[in-house]
Formats: sequence, structure tokens, C-alpha cells
Amino acid sequence: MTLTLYNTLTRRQEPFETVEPGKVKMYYCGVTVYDYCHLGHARACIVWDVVRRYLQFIGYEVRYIQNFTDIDDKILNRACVEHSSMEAVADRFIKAYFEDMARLGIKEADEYPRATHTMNGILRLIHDLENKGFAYPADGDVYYAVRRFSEYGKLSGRRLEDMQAGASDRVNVEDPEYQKKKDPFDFALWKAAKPGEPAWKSPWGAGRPGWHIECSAMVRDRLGDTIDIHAGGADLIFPHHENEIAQSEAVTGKPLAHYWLHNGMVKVDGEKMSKSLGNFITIRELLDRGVDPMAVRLLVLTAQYRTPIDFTDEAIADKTNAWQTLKAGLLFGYQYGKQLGWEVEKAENSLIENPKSKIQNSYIERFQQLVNDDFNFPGGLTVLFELAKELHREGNILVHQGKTETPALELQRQWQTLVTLAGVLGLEAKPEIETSTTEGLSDAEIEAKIQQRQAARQARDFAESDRIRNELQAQGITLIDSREGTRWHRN
Ligand SMILES: Nc1ncnc2c1ncn2[C@@H]1O[C@H](COP(=O)(O)OP(=O)(O)OP(=O)(O)O)[C@@H](O)[C@H]1O
Ligand SMILES: [Zn+2]
Repeated sequence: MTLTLYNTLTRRQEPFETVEPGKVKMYYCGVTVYDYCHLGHARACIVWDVVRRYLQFIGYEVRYIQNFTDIDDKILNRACVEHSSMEAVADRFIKAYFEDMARLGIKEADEYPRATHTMNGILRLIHDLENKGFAYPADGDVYYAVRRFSEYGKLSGRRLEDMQAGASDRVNVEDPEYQKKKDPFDFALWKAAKPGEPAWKSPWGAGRPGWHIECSAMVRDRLGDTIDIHAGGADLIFPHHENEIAQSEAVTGKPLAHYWLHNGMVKVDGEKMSKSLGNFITIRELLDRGVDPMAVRLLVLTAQYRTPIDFTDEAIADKTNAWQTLKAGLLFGYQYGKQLGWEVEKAENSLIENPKSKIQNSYIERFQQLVNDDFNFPGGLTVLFELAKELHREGNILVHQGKTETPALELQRQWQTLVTLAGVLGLEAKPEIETSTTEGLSDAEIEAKIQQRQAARQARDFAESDRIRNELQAQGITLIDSREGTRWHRN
């Protein structure tokens, strides 16, 4: 079974082959930290989190780096409005980033480089570009000479000539940057310090780096000249990633990344959800409303990762329902394991030690076959839902008939498979939280209530009998009356 990926660079789906066998070097262009993260960022972070988890699941050792852009005009503007510093604004929103992502169950990257901590690498790259004739200083700024890089446009498929035709009437000749550039398409690698702005020393005078060079330097610093996967949102293909390629490859003469992968946008009424457009909902707002983080994950994973998603309240409601189904399957073992004679804790531990030993089966194979096709997570999810529905059905049979159709050991394997595959997608149901509402009543207490209700019924006190039923229902316990007596189950 081979993993094949759609590569933005070649516009084809290709077999995945790494530079070093068994190892993946992966870089994701993370957030510019000037505000809380919105659902668009959540999508990007969830997609790359799951890509990393999946690569690990199929046996790769993954080194995953995600940056924070902590030098930017937008951060400076916010600092100015708040009478604060760029560093303070960045620190605040980096802290918020970690809080939000933890709530969504995003695993931390191996490292989170920041532009401000990569200044030497940035200066070295600009220096090398200048030495090789790809950069020129202009009045304290330094620009990249786009026309010197013959492959410019290879990622986005844009040709300078076409862009020129389209852009000629949009160029602002009054713009001071325009005056300094030799060509309107050249872009800033270094910007001369402006009064009151943070600045770093450089051979071209005090200033700060441009956005694109930050990433080129961080990739090189942490991962080397050529990496396996460079990821980011589709909005970054041009100019950001095109410029990263121009900068890095002009210096090293080697490909920056073999696979360029891009997640589709979260949209609102057809437009990109974006901080700058103001049409966003933050992750914390959404979760504070009571939306389950796993419903957000499902919203992201039920769409192919490259296609756009429309964010609507209905979509969230729909995924919340879907999560209930999956959750029921994931909690099966905790709910019925003891009754079925499993040793749940032992089984879980052995899963952690050796996830594949216990669960080699056709479900895993099918899951892998589906996901190997360009990270088809929606396909993979169908396997999870199949397992969850089956377990849910067996749970109902157990409650009503006192035994299951499928042998207990087979059910245990199915449950373990479901938990493992869900873990690959970062989907987790926490038994201590999910069952906490019923934890107040032990099995014996529930039985006692049922006895009381039985007595009330015999005394034809149906109001009292209903009261007890409703009281139990409110605590997540359903009663089922039959000729043999009353059975119960936790919902
Ligand atoms: N609406 C969105 N849907 C999917 N991914 C997004 C969306 N908005 C941003 N991203 C991705 O999130 C990452 C961080 O984005 P960044 O902080 O640069 O946001 P941004 O695009 O500048 O913000 P905005 O456009 O909201 O002002 C990038 O990889 C970007 O492609
Ligand atoms: Zn980047």
C-alpha cells in the first residue's frame, strides 16, 4: 500500500518518497500572532496535526516544525493601538494559541521557531542572496530581484508577464517601496527601521525582516536545505510560498521541499474566513458556546483537506450529531467492558505499548487504503462510523437481552481498533467526563430506585413511578420495562 499525495508543485498526485528512508521532515507555516485564532486556523492546524499523526501511524519518524510569525505590520499596529510592544502582543497570542489548540487536541509540534529568535539565520540568507546577485540594497531596504530567479512562478503557475499585464493599473507609483524597487514584482527581504518600531542591526542598517524570508530561514535553521513536506493554507501559495522557494533555492541550488501541500480554506458566505476581513469566529468563542472540540475536528475531517469548507451553524450541528454516534462507540469499552469480562485497563496498556499487535485486521487495512489516497480522511472516517454503529448496536442488544451477538473477545478487538483509528485522527472520548453525570449513582443505587418505582407501581401510584423514571432519565439512565422486569442502561 503506497501513500500518494497531490503535490501543488507538480499539480499531480504522486507516490510519497522521503529524502531519508523512514523519516519525514515537515514544516507548516503557522499563525501571525496578533489576534485569537479563528476556525480557519483551526482547520489548518487540525489537518496538519492529523497528517503528522497518520505518517507516524504508518511508521514514519516525523520531525514537525511550525513557526510563529512574530514580526509583522499587523502585530505592530495592534501594539500601537494597545500602547504595548510587539513582543508583548506576540507573547499574549502565542499563549492563547496554545490554550486553544490544547482544547482541540492538537499535538504540539517538535519546535515552534519564532522570527525574532531566528535573526542570525535571516541575516545569513539575505547576505547569501546578495552575494549571489539575487538581492540588492536600496536606501536601507533590501529587495529580492524576482527576474533573476528563472523558475519564479513554478509553484503557483503564475508567469510574471501575465501578472504584469494584470497589475499595471494597480501599481501605486506613490508607494515609497515602489520607488526603491528595480521591478514592481521585487519584494522586501529587509525593511529599514522606522521611528518607534523595533529594529535589529544588519549590514544594511537597522531594520526588520520581511515575512517571506522568515520562513526560508526557519526551515533552513531547523530542518536543513531540503525537506519532505512544506505545508500551509492554499492562500499562501502565492506570493508567500513562491517567494520562499525563490529565496531558498536561489541560495542552496536544491529543492526547498519535495511535496508542497495546501489545505483548503474555511469560508463564510463564499469568502475566506479571515482576521483582516473580520468575518471570523474564534476557536474559543465557538468552544465556549458549548460546541464539542471533537465536532470541530469532524467538521474539518469530513471534507477532503484540499477542498473549501463552508462554516455554518447547521454544519456544526450536523457534526455534533455525528460525534454522538462516534462517541457512543468509543465509550463502549468503558461502559460494557467489565460486563463482558474484558480487562479494559490491561487491554488499553497493551495498545499503547504495541498498537498494531492487537488490532491487525481488515478495518485497519481498509482505513489505510482509503487514507493513503491523498489523505482521504473522510474515507477513513467511514470505517470508524461503521465500527461505532456496530458497537452501539451490540450495546443495545446487551442492555435488552443480557448478552451480545458477537463474541466478547471479537467485540474487544473491534473496540480497540476503533479507539486506535480514532486516535490517528485525534478523536478521543474521555470516559471520566462523559460518564460523570451518572457517576453520582452507583449501580446499586439505580437498582434501589428501580425497586422504589416498582413498589409505587404496585401501589398504583403512577405519578411517583413516573417521577422516579424522569429523575433517572435526567441523570442519563434509561429504564426499559418488559415482562421479565425492568432493565436499565446509561445513555
Ligand atoms: N480561512 C482559513 N481557512 C483555512 N486556513 C486558513 C484560513 N485562514 C488562515 N489559514 C491558514 O492558517 C495559517 C496561519 O495564517 P495567518 O496567521 O497567516 O493568517 P492570515 O491568513 O494572515 O489571517 P487573516 O487572513 O485571517 O488575517 C496559514 O497556513 C493560513 O493559510
Ligand atoms: Zn511561511
